[in-house]
Amino acid sequence: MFVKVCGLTTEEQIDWAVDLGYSAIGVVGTPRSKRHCEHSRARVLADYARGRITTFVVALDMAEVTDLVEHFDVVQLYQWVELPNLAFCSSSEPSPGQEYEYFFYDASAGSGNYSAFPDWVRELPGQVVLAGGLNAENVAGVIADHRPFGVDVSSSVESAPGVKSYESMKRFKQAVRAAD
Ligand SMILES: O=C(O)c1ccccc1NCC(=O)[C@H](O)[C@H](O)COP(=O)(O)O
Repeated sequence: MFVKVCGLTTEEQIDWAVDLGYSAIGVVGTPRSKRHCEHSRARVLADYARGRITTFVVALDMAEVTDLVEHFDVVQLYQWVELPNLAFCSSSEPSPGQEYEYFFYDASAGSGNYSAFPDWVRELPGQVVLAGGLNAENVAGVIADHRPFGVDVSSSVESAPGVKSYESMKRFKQAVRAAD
């Protein structure tokens, strides 16, 4: 199963994600986030991770990360734009014609708040990833109920915004593996 860990801010955290077998990492480029990464630093992290793990740059809209798009594998936005490598995030059903590489059902945007996932996510085409308040305790139930392509986590695997915990990342990854 695809497993992304989001809001990384250091090379060490990238090494942890690779070692623990995560599929992808996210670097948050929007200045509206408490995990905001300066863009010069985001480019360094993208270079560091390239070829080892899939990289996502995360923002609320495209204008916030135009300068970063070419440095990352996937662009994760809470706005639909026509882009071949778009991860489209929403808590509403996408309209026909809104194409994406990934669809993230995400009502959280890094808040750590969990709310039940709607039934319609099971019917969506393509690579559907569930996000929002997932942790090592609830992720198995979510996977069993919705059988998504993947899951994404941030708040529950950190000790402070942008400060990831190796032990928590490990527990989350193990919980996903056990459920998959
Ligand atoms: O992480 C942020 O601060 C953030 C801010 C604005 C837009 C998106 C953001 N994060 C996106 C993610 O992919 C998170 O991993 C996802 O929302 C789940 O977060 P959490 O509920 O904290 O596990």
